[in-house]
Amino acid sequence: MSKLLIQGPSRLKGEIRVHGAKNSTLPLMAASLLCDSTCVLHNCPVLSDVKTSEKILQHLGCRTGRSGSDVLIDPRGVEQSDIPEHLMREMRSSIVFLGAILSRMGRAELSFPGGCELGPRPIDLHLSALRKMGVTIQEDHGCLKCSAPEGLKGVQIAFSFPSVGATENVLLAACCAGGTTTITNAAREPEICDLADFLNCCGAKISGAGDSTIVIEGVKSLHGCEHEVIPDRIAAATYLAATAATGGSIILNHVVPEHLAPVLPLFEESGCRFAIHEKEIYMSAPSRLGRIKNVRTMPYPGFPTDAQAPMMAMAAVANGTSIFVENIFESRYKHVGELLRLGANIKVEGRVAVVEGVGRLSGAPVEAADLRGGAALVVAGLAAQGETLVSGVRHIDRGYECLEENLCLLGAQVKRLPD
Ligand SMILES: CC(=O)N[C@H]1[C@@H](OP(=O)(O)OP(=O)(O)OC[C@H]2O[C@@H](n3ccc(=O)[nH]c3=O)[C@H](O)[C@@H]2O)O[C@H](CO)[C@@H](O)[C@@H]1O
Ligand SMILES: C=C(OP(=O)(O)O)C(=O)O
Repeated sequence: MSKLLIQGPSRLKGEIRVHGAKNSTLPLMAASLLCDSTCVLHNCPVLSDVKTSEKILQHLGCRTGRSGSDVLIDPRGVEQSDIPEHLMREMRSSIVFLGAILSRMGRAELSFPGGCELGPRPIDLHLSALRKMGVTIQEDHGCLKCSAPEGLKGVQIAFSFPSVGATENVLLAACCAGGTTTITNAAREPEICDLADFLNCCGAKISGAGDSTIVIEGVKSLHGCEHEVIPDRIAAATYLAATAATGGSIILNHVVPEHLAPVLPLFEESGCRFAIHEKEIYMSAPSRLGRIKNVRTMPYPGFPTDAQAPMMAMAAVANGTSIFVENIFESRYKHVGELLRLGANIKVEGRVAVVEGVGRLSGAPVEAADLRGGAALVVAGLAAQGETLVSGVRHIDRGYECLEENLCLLGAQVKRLPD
């Protein structure tokens, strides 16, 4: 297992291009299964999860190819309807293939998905919505045998929580279903809009994506298209947090500033200054950050849970007390114990973390237990005095393309140590 060796502290300074969004690319790859001709996705990041999605598509019978950041998917040869368990376990997004496979094949066989361990991550909302659409699902020791012998039918779906993955699964299942599907309390994340934009470009009839009510009129078939994946707002927020924690300045290229609207005010609150021009954000941080009073994770357009851990690493070196409340996942504070090893002062009680900023962190060996928690350890290591050795890097590699190269471009001293 490779490790990241960080020699801190650094003051990050420079310019980077933000890669395409992992959480858009994966459902878009699943969506290509619905098409009867080739799809080209531009701006796909090189990440282990994207590789896993390619393996799933190939297993199902697609031809896939990559050239730079373009991924080409030819779904014409699809003849399988199952996903092997080891691929299901690799990532959470493997579950959004369910809606797409059912739509294409009328049946699907897979198991419960993996992904970051953030407390219980049930898929009850996905399954009950699909059952309502006419799918018979047999659950047996974590295996799911699904079939829709009469085809999928458009229905009214009211989610009790705006689940991102369940909204994506219903979008995928509903595009070519018989009749109209209406989702209320749908997730509103930018990645949902990206998926709907792609599907509409392929001939689907989806309206309302980005609002709580989405209406999908079933169509007979979809054709392939070319589509550019939106920039990764969580990677962008992570680079901003690393820059702020080190008192640096950064230009982020190729971002959608609007997607970062829930996080930018917190950087401003801590004393960072911004200049925003079209797809570019310039931020400069003070040499000592001020505290962020409250960070409450919420569904979009609230503060994203995926940015909570990197932001906490930044708050750990701010002047004053910051309070975090994690409302989306039950157990998303696994980074806290590791931040304590670096000298942070953080107390957790249930869903609340109280972060007393300290003047300086100091380097230590730490272990990433999940993707964003791992990114938080990198942020903290950049601000810490001395050597920080981060293990569990495979979690981080699920979500950040060329992380150490980008950080080195910004002036950090980060090295990947091979196995
Ligand atoms: C690959 C991907 O896009 N992952 C993102 C997606 O995950 P994911 O799609 O898994 O997140 P959801 O929005 O579905 O989950 C949010 C909450 O709803 C609960 N829930 C969800 C589904 C369900 O059937 N039953 C249920 O109870 C979950 O346990 C969790 O507490 O959105 C999360 C919330 O923004 C992000 O942190 C993840 O990075
Ligand atoms: C939690 C995440 O990913 P996943 O849902 O794939 O575990 C994430 O991207 O932060």
